Amino acid sequence: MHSLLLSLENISKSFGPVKALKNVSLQVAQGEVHALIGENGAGKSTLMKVLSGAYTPDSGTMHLDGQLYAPASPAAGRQSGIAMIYQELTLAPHLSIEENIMLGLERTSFGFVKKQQQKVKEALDWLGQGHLNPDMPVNRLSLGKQQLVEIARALVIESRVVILDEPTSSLTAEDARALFNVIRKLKENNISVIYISHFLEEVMEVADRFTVIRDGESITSGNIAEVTIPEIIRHMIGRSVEELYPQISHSIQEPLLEVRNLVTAPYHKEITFNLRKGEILGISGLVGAGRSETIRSIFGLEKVRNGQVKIKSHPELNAVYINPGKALATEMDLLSENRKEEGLALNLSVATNITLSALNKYSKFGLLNLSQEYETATEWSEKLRIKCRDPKQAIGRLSGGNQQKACIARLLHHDSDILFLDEPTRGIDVGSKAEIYRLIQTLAVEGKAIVVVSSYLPELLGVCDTLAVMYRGQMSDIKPVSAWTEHDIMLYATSGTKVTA
Ligand SMILES: Nc1ncnc2c1ncn2[C@@H]1O[C@H](COP(=O)(O)OP(=O)(O)OP(=O)(O)O)[C@@H](O)[C@H]1O
Repeated sequence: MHSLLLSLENISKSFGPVKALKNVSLQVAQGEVHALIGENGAGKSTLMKVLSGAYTPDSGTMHLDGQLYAPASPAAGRQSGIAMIYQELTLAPHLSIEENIMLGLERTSFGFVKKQQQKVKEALDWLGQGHLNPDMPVNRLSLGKQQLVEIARALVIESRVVILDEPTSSLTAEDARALFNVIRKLKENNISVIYISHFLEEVMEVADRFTVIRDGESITSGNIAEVTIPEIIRHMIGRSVEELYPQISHSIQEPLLEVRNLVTAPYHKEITFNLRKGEILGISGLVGAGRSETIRSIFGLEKVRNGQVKIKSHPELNAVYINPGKALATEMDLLSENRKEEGLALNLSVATNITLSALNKYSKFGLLNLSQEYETATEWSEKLRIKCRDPKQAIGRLSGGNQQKACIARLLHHDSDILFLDEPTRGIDVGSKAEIYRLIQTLAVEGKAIVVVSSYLPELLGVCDTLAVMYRGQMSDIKPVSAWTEHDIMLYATSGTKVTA
């Protein structure tokens, strides 16, 4: 290990009765990429909030370069050289690249402004983004580029530690590659990176060392080169995951949903396919290929230019356009990829969030049976291992991955026949992923029809029966998963070209 730069010793932090961190220690060397690994709710974000100055620990100490480090605020943390880059980026969308990079730094004189422009330019050049116009508003940039703007901001203030919290979960493969190159450059310049990710393959590629935390305690640390993914999983969840992609045999039967010549808003391509009872259909493709738009249009959430959607159980609804209320009533359900804005009522309890779309199950004469609602929520929390103190707790207090699990619980509880799952395992740890894959298989056994949209190809190949790939609004033929190779999928996803046998 290079020389020690940062040391967190015996950090504890509680939120009321929840002990989020119990004597956690973490050592980070100068210029290393240190992966912080743990299940949903293990305490990773809380630890990083302590490090960045957003939370004050209840006990424990931190040292930065041998000096006691006790930031009173995130601004103090940044000033000491700790830059936190959250998964949900914190840029001001309408401000320019330059304004965002310099945000919080005082402009005092004209000379300073000149110097500032110079610094912004240097940082962008360094990140290989010299071609970007600093006056462009950041909301015109892709998510990957916006992340680089956040890193540029960290460079300008000469950060020594950059914390990346699940940086690739919404990035295209290309943007993720660019990010890895930047991480390598940061290392070469002796800047340390703390890297949080549930994608263990990525961790193996990018990190030098790792620390695993479980239930708020540090479990082990070591060199990445000396550990395997199954070993990391065992440390994370205290047991091995026997099968990441459990297979439960199920039969595919008659179509439940027929989509004919569907044309969605930004594209002029017609999509036609059947979704059958007991089928798990995966939709692959790059970000922006129209995957989410397609399933959202079928569900009635996006504008449809043309086409027909027929639901077998409701032949009267032979409609071009259905609204989501009708979609719910007609036995379709959608898990949005955007859980904060579309999936959850953050101030309401976990129990209410889970039962929200099926409240009629708990009401009689207009009154809700709360104890029954609570019981059901407890069952689902256990089934999906949702880590919460109590189902009455506000869902906004749960860790990101646990919020996502609650969204899935709601969908399963609503018990529709046709399910659209958009990025169902984003932000979810490996152990829970395996549970969700098992549940998807069980749904197919029960005769549901399921569409899974995902950017994580191994999960589509591991879970689905059939697969289609999208390219610029156009959908490939649907083929059994076994008939696709990764090469064919990428070829179609990047060029819309079919492989000829
Ligand atoms: N502000 C808060 N109030 C109450 N409890 C909280 C708060 N923030 C975090 N917690 C709890 O602390 C524990 C650790 O949460 P944390 O967000 O640190 O987990 P995580 O490891 O980052 O999880 P994920 O991988 O899902 O992002 C969880 O039980 C969570 O519910």
